[in-house]
Amino acid sequence: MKIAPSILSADFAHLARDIETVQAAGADLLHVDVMDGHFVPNLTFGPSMVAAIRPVTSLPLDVHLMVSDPEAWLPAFAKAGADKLLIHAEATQNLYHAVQLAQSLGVQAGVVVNPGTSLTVIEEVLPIVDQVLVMTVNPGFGGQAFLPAMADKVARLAAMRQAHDWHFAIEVDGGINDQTISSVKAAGADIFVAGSFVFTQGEPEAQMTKLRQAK
Ligand SMILES: O=C(CO)[C@@H](O)[C@H](O)COP(=O)(O)O
Ligand SMILES: [Co+2]
Repeated sequence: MKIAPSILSADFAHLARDIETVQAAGADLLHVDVMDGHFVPNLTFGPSMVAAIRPVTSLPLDVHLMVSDPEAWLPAFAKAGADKLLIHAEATQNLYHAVQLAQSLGVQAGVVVNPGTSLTVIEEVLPIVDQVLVMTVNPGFGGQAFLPAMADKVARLAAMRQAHDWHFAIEVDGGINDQTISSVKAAGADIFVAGSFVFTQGEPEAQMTKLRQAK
């Protein structure tokens, strides 16, 4: 299993310190929540934030694009140093093209589905994507409650992956803690994003250990 702390819940006044803390504590990736105030009702980081973080850490940057018109932003985030660009299926008219564009920029491409979006919407891109992010909350804010019904969605996606011998990673994001992680882990998720649980509910190292040890 891989743990991707979300810097949305870090202390923005001490961001480099918090990133170094989770890297030293064994984080596998760093999750960066980009919100444009249009696709979701919140505003966070742009490419310049990714560029600022890049020299601070050797962790892969897992950039979650909660933006309208993601194709327009892919080149800037790739240039800024993103390792993975995660594109919402709901945000583009041509998901296949957006995935191809991201990969042509030399980064890994992932697709994201909101809780209300069916897996059938992403079926045609599954053979070419590097990652699928199943949202386990409605996107826009940290600290929301996990939606238990999403575990079944992860299980169905993992079954499709196995049936077709596809190789994308399955990531879950939203409301992940040492209790809620169990159902999505059992369902086949590989990467677990956690924001508030890692940064605001205890020492990050101890919190990440709890996630790893959860049954
Ligand atoms: O994409 C999002 C929210 O839209 C997430 O990445 C959150 O940042 C996760 O925060 P927690 O639910 O773990 O507090
Ligand atoms: Co996210």
